[in-house]
Amino acid sequence: MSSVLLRVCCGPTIEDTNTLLGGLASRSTASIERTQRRFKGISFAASAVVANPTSRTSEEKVYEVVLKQAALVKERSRDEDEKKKKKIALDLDNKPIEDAVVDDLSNGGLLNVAYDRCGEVCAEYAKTFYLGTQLMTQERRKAIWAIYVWCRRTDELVDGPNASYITPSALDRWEQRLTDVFQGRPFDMYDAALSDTVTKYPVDIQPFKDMIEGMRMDLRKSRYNNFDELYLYCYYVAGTVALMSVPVMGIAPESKVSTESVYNAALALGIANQLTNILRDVGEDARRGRVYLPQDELAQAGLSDDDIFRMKVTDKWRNFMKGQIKRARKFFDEAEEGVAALSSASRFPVWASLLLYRQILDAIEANDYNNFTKRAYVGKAKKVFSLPVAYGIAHIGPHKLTKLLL
Ligand SMILES: CC(C)=CCC/C(C)=C/CC/C(C)=C/CC/C(C)=C/COP(=O)(O)OP(=O)(O)O
Repeated sequence: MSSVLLRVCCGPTIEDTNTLLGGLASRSTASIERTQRRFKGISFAASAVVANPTSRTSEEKVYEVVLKQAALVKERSRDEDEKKKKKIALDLDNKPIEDAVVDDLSNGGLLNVAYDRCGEVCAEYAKTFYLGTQLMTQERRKAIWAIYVWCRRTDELVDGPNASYITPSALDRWEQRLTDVFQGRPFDMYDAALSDTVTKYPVDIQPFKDMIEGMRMDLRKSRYNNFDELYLYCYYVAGTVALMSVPVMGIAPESKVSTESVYNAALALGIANQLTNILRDVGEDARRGRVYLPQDELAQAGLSDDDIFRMKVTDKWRNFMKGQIKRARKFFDEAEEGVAALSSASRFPVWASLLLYRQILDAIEANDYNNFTKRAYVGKAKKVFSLPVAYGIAHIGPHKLTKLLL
């Protein structure tokens, strides 16, 4: 996973776009309220959790990480305000630069090399993602590269050429190294860039640890009993990326929605992307003996692992897939509510990546739900066409764009 933190090539056909924009326009305050109700429900559930810890769903547990990350952002922005005030006071005092600041400056050259290396990795492994980062400010771009490289390396541990040698204790060592990075003791250049990033932006260590947990899960598990288990996996391997990225992308100062709801929307995009990825790759995963689908829902649809390994598209399969696609789309809908709250430079690449991934679901439908032997992909023309759409939505908003176009 995660070769795309952000992508900028995607795009619907004209008909698709109309449906898409229609969908966007019809989302109203009612749906925002629905989301808010959901948050309230979750916080209520979270307090109930204390009394009975075993009754918590994965969604509730993950939401605690969202709250923690949001609290960290708020705390940091308060600290920043304080620092700004102090800096202004210092400037007015015209005091000499402190030693620590001089040290920072002399290390800057090396740090730049570290960030450049991260950029090279991105350019090499994720060209479109790299292109998307070009739209951000230099500081943010560098930080996103450093996070990307760490995610890529983590993923490579279980998915790369040496994956068969990876043991849980190797993942433990990787986690120890992560702690060192967050404590300012980087092991190599890529770590140094991340270490610098996490001091500059309010990024919590928990999503990083959780991504490693996702890799552990992948080592020991190849079946998911229900959606709750699958949700947790999706959070570990993709929702975490969203929680790591938003502190760097930044929330628009003029945004009126709560920090928690932006993080929740980001989380929804990570989940939606991963669910889509899973639905696209059913055949490929089955060939590796893996089924990332809720077993109870398969059984309810009258299906079993054997049907998947047989790789035949039947009506039962089509019906099952319709339900799975519907659920993934709901997560995309939820994510869309939060994009407008991101800082202006981050909106365009996020919209573009969202449109791209969302359209993979349309492609699965267009393939008559044959995700066993046909790979669903978004064609070049659609990708190119989607850029101005994403740009339009990012800059004038989905509602105004719909009015303009229809
Ligand atoms: C919506 C708001 C408020 C913020 C956006 C926050 C972000 C950036 C969310 C995106 C998180 C993300 C990119 C998760 C990874 C998703 C994923 C399934 C990646 C798949 O990567 P690969 O497996 O390499 O994909 P391909 O196989 O398609 O290349």
